Amino acid sequence: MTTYLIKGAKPYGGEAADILIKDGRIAALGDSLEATGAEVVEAAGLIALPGLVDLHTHLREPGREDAETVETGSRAAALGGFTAVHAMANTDPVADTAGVVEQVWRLGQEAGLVDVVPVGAVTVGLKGERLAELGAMADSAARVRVFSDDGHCVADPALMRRALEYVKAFDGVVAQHAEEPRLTVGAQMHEGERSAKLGLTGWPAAAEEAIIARDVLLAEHVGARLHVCHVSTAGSVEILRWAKSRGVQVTAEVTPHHLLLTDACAESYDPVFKVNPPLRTDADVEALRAGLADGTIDAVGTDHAPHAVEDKESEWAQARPGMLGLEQALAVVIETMVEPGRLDWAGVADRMSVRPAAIGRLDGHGRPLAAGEPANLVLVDPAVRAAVDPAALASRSRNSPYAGRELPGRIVATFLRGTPTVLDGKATR
Ligand SMILES: NC(=O)N[C@@H](CC(=O)O)C(=O)O
Ligand SMILES: [Zn+2]
Ligand SMILES: [Zn+2]
Repeated sequence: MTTYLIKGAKPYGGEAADILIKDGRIAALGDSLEATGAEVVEAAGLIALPGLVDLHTHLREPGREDAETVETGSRAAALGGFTAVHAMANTDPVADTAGVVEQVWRLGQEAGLVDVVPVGAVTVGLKGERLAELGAMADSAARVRVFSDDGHCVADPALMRRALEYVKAFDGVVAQHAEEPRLTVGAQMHEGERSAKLGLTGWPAAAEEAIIARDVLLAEHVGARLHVCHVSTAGSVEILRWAKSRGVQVTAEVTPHHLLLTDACAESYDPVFKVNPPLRTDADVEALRAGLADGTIDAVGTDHAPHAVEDKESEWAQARPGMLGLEQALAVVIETMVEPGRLDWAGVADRMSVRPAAIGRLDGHGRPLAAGEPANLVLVDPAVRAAVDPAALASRSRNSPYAGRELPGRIVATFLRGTPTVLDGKATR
């Protein structure tokens, strides 16, 4: 294995230091390190952070390899500074058996760009009728700890309760896509003044908040871990704050797009802005930023949702919901949280690496930048601003909501257990 000497990077944005990477680990971190034979990475001005961890990625394999594969999504992740991603279960076939999660896990290891951690479905076929083989997925080579029917809500409260009880046995967590389906029939965008004006069926905030309120009560009652996917409303943040103050074991994530964009984007009728849950109001965006800053929201989860051109470039009502996120996630967090002074770099490391790794119970990720730790890390240049060019993305899909938008932060290098997956801003494989 090549030894790397990173010169003059700023760990967590602090004092510049050298980082020596050897045999997959951080061998030393300090001033003026030297190592004969090491490959030198000049990193003056760059911020060093632990490798990012995503709790919410759609890789589309098996089933929609035309939109994304484990390999192309892994490359997008590495280029975004990630060293681990949780692959959502809404594939075809659904990841609801040990066989499918082991296949996804193995494909991730073969691609070798990030650790692909499969999420297991909560119910068979995501149908919300009976529990999938949660224990077999947990015991499989994929060691599944996060279970989600994402794309669908586990709407039946009795089934949700049983899932929460079941995953306690192996320290798992149920990640809920909080959407009361009876309140979102035909929904196209956030329900409010703009949906009325545009004549599009609304997706009310209450459809999300009602499920979160119900689920935190269930999690409290059975003493289990609940995670809330893509929180999008101010009311949801309030409910989470209340639940945490009661000691409920609940965690939550916010997507980069919900931190930056609003329902005003729908006025273009460009389906690239159609997503579940929908883009909300300025007041919601503000509450989400505040919730992420004070830790009520634990993590940023990308909800990277690649879609093929024919599923996205159609009329708004026909288009699939979802947008890309992996390659611009850190950029959006810098723009919305770091530059306005709401989160420092240690805070970014906490919300994008430490806490998501802890929620997923991942070994070797979300670890501090310190001697002896696994060398999972990212180097980012916060000074570079560039316009996003969808054609230049590594994802197989092109549905980026940031096309043409200037964003800060260039990912210069990513290391996975001491091996660079990105160097000079380019994927190494
Ligand atoms: N976010 C989305 O709009 N779409 C996701 C599903 C989901 O996250 O609910 C997808 O799989 O495309
Ligand atoms: Zn979802
Ligand atoms: Zn999703």
